[in-house]
Amino acid sequence: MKDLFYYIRKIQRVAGGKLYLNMSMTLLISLLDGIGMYLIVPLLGMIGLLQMDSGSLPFLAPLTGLIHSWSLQLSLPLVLAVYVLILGGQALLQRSQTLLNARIIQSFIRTLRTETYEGLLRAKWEFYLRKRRSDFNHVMSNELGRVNYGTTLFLQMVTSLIFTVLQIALALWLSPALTVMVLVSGGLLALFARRFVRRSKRIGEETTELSKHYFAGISDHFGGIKDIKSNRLEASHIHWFRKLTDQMEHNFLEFGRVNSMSQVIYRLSSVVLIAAFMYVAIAVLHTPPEQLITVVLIFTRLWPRFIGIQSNMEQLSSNLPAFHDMRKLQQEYEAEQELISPEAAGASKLALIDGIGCTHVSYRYNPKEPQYALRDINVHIPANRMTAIVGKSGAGKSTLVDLLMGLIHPEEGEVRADGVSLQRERQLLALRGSIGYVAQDPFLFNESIRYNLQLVDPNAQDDDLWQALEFSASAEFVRKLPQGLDTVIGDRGVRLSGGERQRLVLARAILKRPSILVLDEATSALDSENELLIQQTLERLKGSMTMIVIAHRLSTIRNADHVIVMEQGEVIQQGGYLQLSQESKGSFSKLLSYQSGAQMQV
Ligand SMILES: Nc1ncnc2c1ncn2[C@@H]1O[C@H](COP(=O)(O)OP(=O)(O)OP(=O)(O)O)[C@@H](O)[C@H]1O
Repeated sequence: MKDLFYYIRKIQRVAGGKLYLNMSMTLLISLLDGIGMYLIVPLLGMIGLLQMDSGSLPFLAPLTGLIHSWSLQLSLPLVLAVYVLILGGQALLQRSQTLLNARIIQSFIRTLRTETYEGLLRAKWEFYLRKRRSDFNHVMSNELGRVNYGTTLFLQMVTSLIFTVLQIALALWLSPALTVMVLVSGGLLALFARRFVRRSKRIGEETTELSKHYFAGISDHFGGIKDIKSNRLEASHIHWFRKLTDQMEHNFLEFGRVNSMSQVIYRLSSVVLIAAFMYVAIAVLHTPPEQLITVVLIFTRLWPRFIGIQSNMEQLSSNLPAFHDMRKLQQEYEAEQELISPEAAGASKLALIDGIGCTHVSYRYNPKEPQYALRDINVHIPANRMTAIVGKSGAGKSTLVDLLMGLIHPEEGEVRADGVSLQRERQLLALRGSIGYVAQDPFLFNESIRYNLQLVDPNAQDDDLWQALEFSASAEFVRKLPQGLDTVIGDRGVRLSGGERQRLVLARAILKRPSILVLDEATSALDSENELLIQQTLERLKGSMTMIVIAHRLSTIRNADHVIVMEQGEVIQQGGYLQLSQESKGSFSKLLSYQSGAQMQV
């Protein structure tokens, strides 16, 4: 419940006075509804359906007296006009209230959406290492909708409760004995119906789990669709999907069963109650008919509200787990925000002068487990030189680069850029702003090539774009595309080959004019001819920026000034390319000979 109140306070902050205006409007609408209904009694009296002496009805006594003194030709249209005025006004008010309500809800959901998105984007990289990406999709779409719905339900319930209290007060005034009788029955029924509320909450928890699986599953399956198709795994995935959707259907129907059961109990008891109520009113209390009709009218309006409140409570309970899930995610990313101080936010780019250094750096992905991804690393990446990091798969190359970029922070030791620790937020931001990064699986948006390049420099002109494309050996293939720079490249760039994607991302990195260029396996998808072109590009860039290159293919780093060789999380060799290749017993020369041997066999 405390998660629910957190979001109620939030909607209060977002909507301000509008929220109370909205609730007052709802109350007024309900009140007008009540008055309209109350007017039916003198109407019935007028047409002779009731032999009325309205003296027993509050407010109506003087009114009916007045009406009786007029002729029917005058009083009937008058009362009907008042009736139309009240209910017509109510309808107009209802429309304004619906619009205001939609505005409040929409601004609430927009605030929630933006806050969550921004909070997620500003969370540290380490947060992403621990979380499933599909959980973000799930919270941002499914759970956000449930939170929105739940909040609206809660507000409806509050208004409904206020109105119910008002009607109860009116009914108490008209007939205390009958009202108490109905209230006691309603109270007993609500006590009995608590089990339905609890059951709804349990079903809601299941709904959350199932929809989480659903989101995770579909994002995994469509992400790995090529694997599924090539290995003919469709049948097993379809089986998994059918089973899950079957459980989801069952879960949904289960909620329907609980909800409809409580509704039917309320409805049946209302019938029994009305019968008992009529009996007591007529046979025991001898209630006057006009009073009886008003009270019956009020209760036939009131009882559905009891049913509505009960149903709202069940629906709200089934949505409570979404509130919990959303709040939990928010608390997690709030605790792991980075780059927050305004002073750091204004940090300018870093023109690296000396270089980036690690001293006695150790790192574990999970500090609770004994395995270190990096252990006691001491390296220096000299500024404006090309440094290559090599080693077998799993040696710790990417982890080291993530540390050098300040994406993760060492458990022990320190990383410094130009002698200033990356623990200092301003330095970290400045460094991050100066990096051009090209990953092994480069990320491209399903937009035009121009859009993808201009992401790093929105003011870049066509000439700048072509220059960057030339530099990355991509100009030729872009020129051949049907719309050149305006060609839309497909989801994550799937309409391009792996090598073309890598070269485009390299062009984007160069366009940023970074002082540090990081290539993490960025040439893995290139053929020898294109690899040579990239090699030449890197050669041209040498001296103008600091380059850190991870490469399995050692031919890519032939021109490196400095080579770091890693094995099982440790640096086992470092020095110049030539120097290391000549140390015949060293690991680097072994790596070289493996690769040249493999190439000769090919
Ligand atoms: N997100 C992660 N969570 C837990 N362990 C991880 C994670 N990423 C990497 N590791 C572990 O850290 C170690 C170093 O991994 P890293 O990716 O840095 O190696 P690498 O040399 O870059 O490998 P490759 O050449 O295959 O990319 C490996 O044992 C790996 O299993």
